[in-house]
Amino acid sequence: MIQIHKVDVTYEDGNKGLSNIDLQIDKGELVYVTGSSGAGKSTLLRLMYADIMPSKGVVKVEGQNIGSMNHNSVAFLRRNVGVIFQDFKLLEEQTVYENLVLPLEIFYLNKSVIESKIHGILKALDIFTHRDSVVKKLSGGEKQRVAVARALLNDPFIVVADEPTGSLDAKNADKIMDMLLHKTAKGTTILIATHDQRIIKEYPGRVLYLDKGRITYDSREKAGADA
Ligand SMILES: Nc1ncnc2c1ncn2[C@@H]1O[C@H](COP(=O)(O)OP(=O)(O)OP(=O)(O)O)[C@@H](O)[C@H]1O
Repeated sequence: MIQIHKVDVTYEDGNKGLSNIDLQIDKGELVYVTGSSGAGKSTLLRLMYADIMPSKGVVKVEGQNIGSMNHNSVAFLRRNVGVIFQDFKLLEEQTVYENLVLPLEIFYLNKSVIESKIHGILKALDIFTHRDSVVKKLSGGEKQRVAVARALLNDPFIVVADEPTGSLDAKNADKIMDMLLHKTAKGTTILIATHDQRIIKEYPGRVLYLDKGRITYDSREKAGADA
């Protein structure tokens, strides 16, 4: 569960990233974060893996207050939150396999477990034929699928994704959404910052609309009000 109480994020230069956010996200929820450019979507996502800290208020992830975490707790949190970055953040000079194996090796998993996890996810995302390709030679859509594979490999309890379908055609976007939905069914919480109205329509979830750092619409509250 994610609990955000009266949170402001103010960047060092005085820019306001988020203002007075109150939000609770339950285990297994699929949440879309929408809003225009600069509305605060990425800022909200970055809070989830303690990449930035609230300037005011409290953010709790699985009961842990990110503002008072020590180094070990932050490291533990980051191992359990899968992040799909807008610009992928892959190691461009390394192969797909190398990009995927590196984060798994730190868990000291047995080699056959690692191989089977990588094999499974590359097949599911239809990029197995690129297993030994150097990342810089892949298309934008292929890189995006590698980024998704890397984020999901460790079975994280939260996945945050910044525009995960941005470079993909509908068929590949669907492949990723099917995989993410499969994860929510197993209790993984998923937050997706997106402008992609098609996936919001086809894969219903909770929708948050941000404007100038504030939540101006939450479909869950609306559903409550309608009831
Ligand atoms: N590192 C930073 N330093 C200063 N200001 C920042 C920083 N990152 C974001 N901001 C500011 O915080 C506000 C929210 O930015 P954020 O990147 O969260 O928006 P966004 O909704 O994700 O935008 P986009 O759709 O363009 O990615 C903007 O006014 C932005 O200029």
